Amino acid sequence: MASLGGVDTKNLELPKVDLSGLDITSFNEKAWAIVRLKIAQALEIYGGFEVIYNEISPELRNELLGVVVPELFSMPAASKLGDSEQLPYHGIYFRKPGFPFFAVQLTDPNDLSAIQEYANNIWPQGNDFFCNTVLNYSKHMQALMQIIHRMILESLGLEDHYESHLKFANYYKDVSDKGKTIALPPHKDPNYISIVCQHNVEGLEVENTCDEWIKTKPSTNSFTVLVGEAFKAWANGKLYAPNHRVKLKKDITKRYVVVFSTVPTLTNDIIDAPKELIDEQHPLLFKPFKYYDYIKYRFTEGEKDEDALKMELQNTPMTVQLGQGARIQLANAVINTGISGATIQFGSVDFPAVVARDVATSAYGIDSERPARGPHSTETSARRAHLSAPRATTA
Ligand SMILES: O=C(O)CCC(=O)C(=O)O
Ligand SMILES: [Fe+2]
Repeated sequence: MASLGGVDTKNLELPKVDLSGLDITSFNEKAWAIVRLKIAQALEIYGGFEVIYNEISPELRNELLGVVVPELFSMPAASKLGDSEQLPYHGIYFRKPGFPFFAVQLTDPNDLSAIQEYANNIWPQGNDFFCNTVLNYSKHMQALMQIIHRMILESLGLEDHYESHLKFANYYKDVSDKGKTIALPPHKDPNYISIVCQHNVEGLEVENTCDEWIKTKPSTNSFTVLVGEAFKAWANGKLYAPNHRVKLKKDITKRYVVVFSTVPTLTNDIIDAPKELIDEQHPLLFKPFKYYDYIKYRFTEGEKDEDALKMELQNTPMTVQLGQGARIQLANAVINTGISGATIQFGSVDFPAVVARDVATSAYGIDSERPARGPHSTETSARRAHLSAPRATTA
């Protein structure tokens, strides 16, 4: 099944999980355990799944994505709002280089007064239909999200960690660039979980662990659930955060999407894996980091990085056995040895190192003793590592 470089796959589908009839109080029921297992299996290979959730009616979906959101984007005031510079992904409105879409974000979609305040910026006379539709949709999404979060935590054996600092966000996207087939380049979401609601126009594709691109085929009662990088880091790598992209047919000129996501609260945003998930076999993979620092990093230099989260790679001890004249390329480091010395290059920074002249296999220990720094710090490119060069030995 494995393939190189990401293969378009016509027949594969994301696993479907039906949550109708379940709510957050059903966790003792047999049906709950069956669904939980399905979700765990789906996450392992796809990092996501298609969820069927009948609580959100096709009518409500149409009111939101067929009426309210297009109207929102048609309002000149909408594009004048917000400041994405302040906190990326948090501006009310943002446009992002390389990502050809407009987005409007509502960070308190479950709070009527916050929605009203937001609406008043766009419609000074108010807009009850907008407010009620957004609130109605968000309340259902929140209920769905809570079930999904709880099930995932249970699968990790961590139901006690049911997050109290989760925050919900909604954002609406307008992909209107004519003729662009890749409407959204491959990326991983930064947050815990995203639930993507497409409407009439499909296009979202998800890359599974075998590098196959799966086209999503949502119906009027289903949504695409995706694990994001924050959840993956928090789960010490036990969850897979999939790459995904949006590809549109040539003649598509309008596509609206709403993404409901869970993110850490602004005041409690440290992503720190729980100790239950760390042991000798599973050492800590990511140093604790501040989510919003990571977000800022992603919006700046980190987006150039294929996998921004790897910048947070923990100090997993690494030993490299080198012979003379060896050149080993690691994910982030290149080690070149010569007869009398070596350079070890991390990003754009070079470290000189001494090479054991007569030892065919000398060991380079790479470890990091300094405290974690924010992923956006300039030191990141030097990978916060102390390189202990081997002592020269005598012949
Ligand atoms: O437009 C979509 O279907 C997906 C949106 C998405 O992946 C994102 O906004 O991060
Ligand atoms: Fe995404």
